[in-house]
Amino acid sequence: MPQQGNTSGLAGITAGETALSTVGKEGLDLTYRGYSIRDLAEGASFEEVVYLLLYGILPSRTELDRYKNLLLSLRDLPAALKTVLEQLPPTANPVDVLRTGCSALGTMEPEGEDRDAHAIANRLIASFPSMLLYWFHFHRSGKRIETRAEAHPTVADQFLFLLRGEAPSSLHVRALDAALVLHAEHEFNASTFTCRVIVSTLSDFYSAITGGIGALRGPLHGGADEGAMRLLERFSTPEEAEAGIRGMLEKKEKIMGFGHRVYKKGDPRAPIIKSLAKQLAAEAGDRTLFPIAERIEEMLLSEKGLYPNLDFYSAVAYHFLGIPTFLFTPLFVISRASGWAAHILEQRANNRLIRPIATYIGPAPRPFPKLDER
Ligand SMILES: CC(=O)SCCNC(=O)CCNC(=O)[C@H](O)C(C)(C)COP(=O)(O)OP(=O)(O)OC[C@H]1O[C@@H](n2cnc3c(N)ncnc32)[C@H](O)[C@@H]1OP(=O)(O)O
Ligand SMILES: O=C([O-])CC(=O)C(=O)O
Repeated sequence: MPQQGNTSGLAGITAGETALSTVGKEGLDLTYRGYSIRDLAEGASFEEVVYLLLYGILPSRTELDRYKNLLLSLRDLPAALKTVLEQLPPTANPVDVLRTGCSALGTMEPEGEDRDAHAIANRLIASFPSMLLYWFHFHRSGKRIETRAEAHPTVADQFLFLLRGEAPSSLHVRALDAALVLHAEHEFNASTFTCRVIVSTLSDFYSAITGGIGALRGPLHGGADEGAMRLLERFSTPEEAEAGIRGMLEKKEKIMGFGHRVYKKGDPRAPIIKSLAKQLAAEAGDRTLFPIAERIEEMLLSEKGLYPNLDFYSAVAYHFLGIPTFLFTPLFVISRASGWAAHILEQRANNRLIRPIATYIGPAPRPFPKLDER
């Protein structure tokens, strides 16, 4: 099919096939393996979604229980990895901590005949929260936390428990669980495409995920949730926000958490995360942050025709879950690791080296001057 329009940044270019999700396909909205994101966010746990992505089917109750137990058994970190985490600076960006943790684990538990891609995917999904919060507490208080948290069987529950050191409410676990579902998979976004490019060279699983983390970190992609929070915190009333955003738009500054490469009429995940954020704000008795966020949303739509993407109200939801802003993007890593893993498996199942070509815009051929002649 001919591809039209401005294709810089590969916009609108079909770069391969996937059976994992539909993003912005007319009449299809966002689905993971055919299931609507609304149904999954409402009715499925993150673990069910990970199973769906990695194994291709929704688990039965018995399969799900077995899978949750498997993930639980993979939460502990090797001693050598704890040492690595302890050696990282307390000032490190926590996304870099996960990137380094992933790469380091790849040297300790490399991919090979006795450790296949599914095993590594499960290991990383189970141990990313452990790595992050082990590093966090060690550098905050010198405490070497136990990461297994047996009494907290899901990733959402374990994450909130390890962060706070006390059992989270069921509303909080459910909200984080749904947020993880919403962040799990999104077709050929920049970080997923990075993973696919890396494994297309027949490189290993850890290298692909490490690269994916690097791509997700940027503020135009997964890092936008932290940018959105820092923006929201600058204002104390909706009126102040309106004036501030107007000024930013006049200066042609980007508003983090708005716009999307594919969804030009709204991100289908945004209303779902917005409704969770609203519930959490109400529970916290908030009368400030949520109204500020809504005013910014109204303004961006009327002034620029821009809609919030997943990151904008994720920031609000995470804030009311008591998650520090610098842990927002690491949470995205924890969830998206499932989508990356599924794409790595899919790429490998029908691999061809990904290697596009460029339009050359450099100088015409010219004589080469020797060093002394320059
Ligand atoms: C989970 C995710 O990764 S979702 C994305 C998270 N990223 C963000 O929220 C960062 C802010 N948003 C953006 O930078 C962009 O909307 C992107 C990177 C997401 C998409 O970029 P593109 O598809 O290249 O959009 P593009 O740059 O063509 O935008 C079209 C116009 O809208 C403007 N625009 C797009 N997003 C924004 C924004 N957030 N704030 C202000 N203006 C914006 C652009 O400046 C451009 O204006 P112009 O035509 O006057 O130059
Ligand atoms: O698809 C994209 O370009 C970015 C995005 O929303 C995601 O990765 O969830």
